[in-house]
Amino acid sequence: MTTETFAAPETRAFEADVSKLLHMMVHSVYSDRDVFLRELISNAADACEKLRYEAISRPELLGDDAQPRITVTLDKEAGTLTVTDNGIGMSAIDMAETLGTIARSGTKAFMDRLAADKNGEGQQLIGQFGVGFYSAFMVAGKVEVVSRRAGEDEAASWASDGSGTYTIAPVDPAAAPLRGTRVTLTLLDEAKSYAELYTVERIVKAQSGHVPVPIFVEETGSEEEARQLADGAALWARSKSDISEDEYADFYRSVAGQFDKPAMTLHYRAEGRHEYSVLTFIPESKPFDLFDPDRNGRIKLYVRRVFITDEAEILPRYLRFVRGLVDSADLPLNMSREMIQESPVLSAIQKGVSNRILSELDKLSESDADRYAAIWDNFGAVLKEGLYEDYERRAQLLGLARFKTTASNGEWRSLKDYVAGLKENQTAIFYATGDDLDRIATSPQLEGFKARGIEVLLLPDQVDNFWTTMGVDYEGKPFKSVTQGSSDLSLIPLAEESADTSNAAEDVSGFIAFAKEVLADHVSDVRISDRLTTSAVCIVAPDNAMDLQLEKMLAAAGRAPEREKPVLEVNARHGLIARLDQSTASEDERRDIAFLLFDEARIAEGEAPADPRAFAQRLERLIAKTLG
Ligand SMILES: Nc1ncnc2c1ncn2[C@@H]1O[C@H](COP(=O)(O)OP(=O)(O)OP(=O)(O)O)[C@@H](O)[C@H]1O
Repeated sequence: MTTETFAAPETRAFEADVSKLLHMMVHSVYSDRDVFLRELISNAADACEKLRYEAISRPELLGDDAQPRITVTLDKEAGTLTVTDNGIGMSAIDMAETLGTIARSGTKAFMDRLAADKNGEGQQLIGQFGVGFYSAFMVAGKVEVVSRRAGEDEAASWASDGSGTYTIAPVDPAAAPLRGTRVTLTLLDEAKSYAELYTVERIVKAQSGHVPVPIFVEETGSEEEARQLADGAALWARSKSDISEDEYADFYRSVAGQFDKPAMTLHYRAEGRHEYSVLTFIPESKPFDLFDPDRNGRIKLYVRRVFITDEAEILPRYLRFVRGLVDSADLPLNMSREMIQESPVLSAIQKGVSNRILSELDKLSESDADRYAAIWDNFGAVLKEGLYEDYERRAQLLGLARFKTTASNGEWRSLKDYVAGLKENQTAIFYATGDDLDRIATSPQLEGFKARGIEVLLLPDQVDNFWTTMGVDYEGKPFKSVTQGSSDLSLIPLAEESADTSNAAEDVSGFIAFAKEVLADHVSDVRISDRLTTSAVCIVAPDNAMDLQLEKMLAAAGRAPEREKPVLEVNARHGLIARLDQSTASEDERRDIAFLLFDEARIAEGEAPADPRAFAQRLERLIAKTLG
């Protein structure tokens, strides 16, 4: 970096990531390039809101121009579209820091998705990653930004044709806005329609009608006065009955930066000890960075219509997919953001809004199961994080939870449904975890449960490995993994008695004793299983040990100490095992068979054989013997 004063024009190269992004923007063909205008207007509105906030402690910043305002100016002859705001503005250094870099993490992921974009979801992604400003290059060959920061005399410009470099220069203050920013796009030939009044009117009304700053449009050279397209009134302050579904949807899009519709809208005013308005939305589709560790909630906090921050963490992390805002009537405006975070008023708001969202979800699950199921499809895995993070609301969250089960035919089932179908003598809620629903559904450990008609929850999300181990119960019934400990199924009769099991244990006791001896280094026990009906063997975790899936996950993350030796369970009714005891196989052959059965159980569990080379040799010996 040569200087930081920008006393003379200075040309710099974009950061590599910006260049890549710009290249993609310019060369991708978007069906809907209109989004650029929404992005520029949203930046202008943010700048006005930032000023409003700073002016609380420094009212002189407003001068005699206190009304925030965004103006879109069209010049058909020059082929330009200009967005001007009287917000906070940028200094030359601000410009160098923000317009030439990409600040947000996750941008790389964004670009990979954009590069691979086959379904036109690119438009939905823009705006989720702070790439908003650069979308101007989808319609402009040149972008010029002239700005003056509130309270400063100097003004500066930033200009680029989007092809690798940008130039920052001082500008004559007389040629700059008195305060705020003017962004001028020189439209590409094929984008000249964006200088047409009716096009811009249509787009602004559709996309930005509920931005909290008034928006005007004017034509250069026209006699007519600037026309107001949006009044900047706070939608959330209006009465619910006056707001149409479309208005809510437009507002949602502008507050959430998404292109879908809300799947659930919650708008209410809390009165009593604390007064605040809430307008929140649950999106219809799942943002792709939902599981990004940096991703936080994005509920905006206003105090009497003044935007304060979107980092107040109003909702717990497991509600981070909810978008919208809270406007408090009680918080003092002149409190710093840090102090707001500590304020008991904010804690009351946090509690109130979180409880209300969960109770609304509960109501929706009763009144419209399909719509609720769609929300659970998208966000269930996130909501389940609350089962271990939020002890106080655990019971409520368990009520909201939905599961695929061995009895649900791919549909969602609630725990209430599950408990209603408990078998006689069934004392636990059984579950199986894993990373793939289909594989869990076919795991051998489920066979005995299926044969007894016992429903098992199939849990494919990572988070399931955690909440299930926290001593959670539902209506007094503990959760129990089908791959852990003894299964205690013998008290529950088989749905269809398929084999005589009266003296099965005796039939295989010889093999069990033998396998215990030869597999002593690998297993903690070998025993007869009541989990299995068709498979010969399976492995399970010993009683009181960590569940197999959780252990596997922690081991993969390098966080587990030594893994516990599993228990090998054998199916006494499986013809093969019974025959083993009577066979004339040699000691060495029986040894091979014991190891092969153990490895078979591991493979069914999605693991590699204990010793892959030895496994291959044993298998070859067996094949050679069979072939003679
Ligand atoms: N009209 C403006 N007035 C003041 N600052 C602006 C203006 N337009 C852009 N900026 C600055 O440039 C930054 C980058 O803008 P950009 O649209 O790329 O991302 P963003 O607004 O931070 O993120 P997002 O698009 O997700 O809201 C903004 O954060 C802001 O600091």
